[in-house]
Amino acid sequence: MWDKIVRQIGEVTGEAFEASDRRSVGGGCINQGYRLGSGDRAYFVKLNSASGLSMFEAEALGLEQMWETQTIRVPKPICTGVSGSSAYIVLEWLDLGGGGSQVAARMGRQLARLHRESVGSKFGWDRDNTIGSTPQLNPWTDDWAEFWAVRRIGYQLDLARRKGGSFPLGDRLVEAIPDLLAGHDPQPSLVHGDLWGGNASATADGEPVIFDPATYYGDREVDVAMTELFGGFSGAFYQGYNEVWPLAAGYAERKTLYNLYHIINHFNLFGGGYASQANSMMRRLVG
Ligand SMILES: Nc1ncnc2c1ncn2[C@@H]1O[C@H](COP(=O)(O)OP(=O)(O)OP(=O)(O)O)[C@@H](O)[C@H]1O
Repeated sequence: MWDKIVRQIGEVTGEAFEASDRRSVGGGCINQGYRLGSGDRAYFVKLNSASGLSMFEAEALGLEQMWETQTIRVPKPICTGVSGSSAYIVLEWLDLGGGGSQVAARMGRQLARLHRESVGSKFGWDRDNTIGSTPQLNPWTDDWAEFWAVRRIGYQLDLARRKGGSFPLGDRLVEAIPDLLAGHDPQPSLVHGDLWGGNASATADGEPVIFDPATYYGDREVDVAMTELFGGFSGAFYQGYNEVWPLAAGYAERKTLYNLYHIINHFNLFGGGYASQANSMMRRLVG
């Protein structure tokens, strides 16, 4: 299996590669991670079962599109494929682990630049992808409220009910989304889509890095809202963001509607208490 991956790295980089060192690296819960190294060259490889190929292809496309904006550092995708019974994605290796408030402020400014400099004309994306391991549907849509109601909250709610969750205010909430977003007219920005603290770091020399995205064109506020959901981002991050592109009035109210998506998804992935958290968010929004 590794022979094919190593060969493909050589082919796509145009520089023959022989991995003299392969180390398993911990971290993610969905895939197995490895560092493949040789001299001063190194790559980060994630493996999953062969059926995970399209997930890796979507991750590579998202990283490529973010990379092309040259606004915020993401690992450059090298290649994806299937070898033996495993799907793989190869990314440039980054020595992660830096941090501090100056890095946070830079990350905020750079994320705002990603959002501002990628503005497109429709919501959605070139393909469907996944959020965690849940499908995330991205058909191109003109209307943001419709996209959020149908493709995000409505879709997750259907899945959650099929898994036995009870959400008494669910239908009322989905119907209320156009009202909750009335007067808000966001531009479609390329968003990371899964920006919790575990998907943001910095290189050892202090360059902010975001990775493991669930990319699409959406309201930029979805990324900012998610940074607040599980913590890990300091005040300097938000200051930096607002220096470059201040958040619009009403963000604090929309934040709950945007983070509800991730909480219902957490119910779908992990079950348990996330249903009651989703229900209390729904009561705040339409109760
Ligand atoms: N390009 C990279 N170079 C070196 N280390 C990386 C790189 N990308 C990610 N990492 C490290 O590996 C860990 C796992 O990466 P990542 O989140 O992409 O994996 P995953 O299996 O998709 O994760 P999850 O289960 O959270 O979806 C990260 O927390 C990070 O510390």
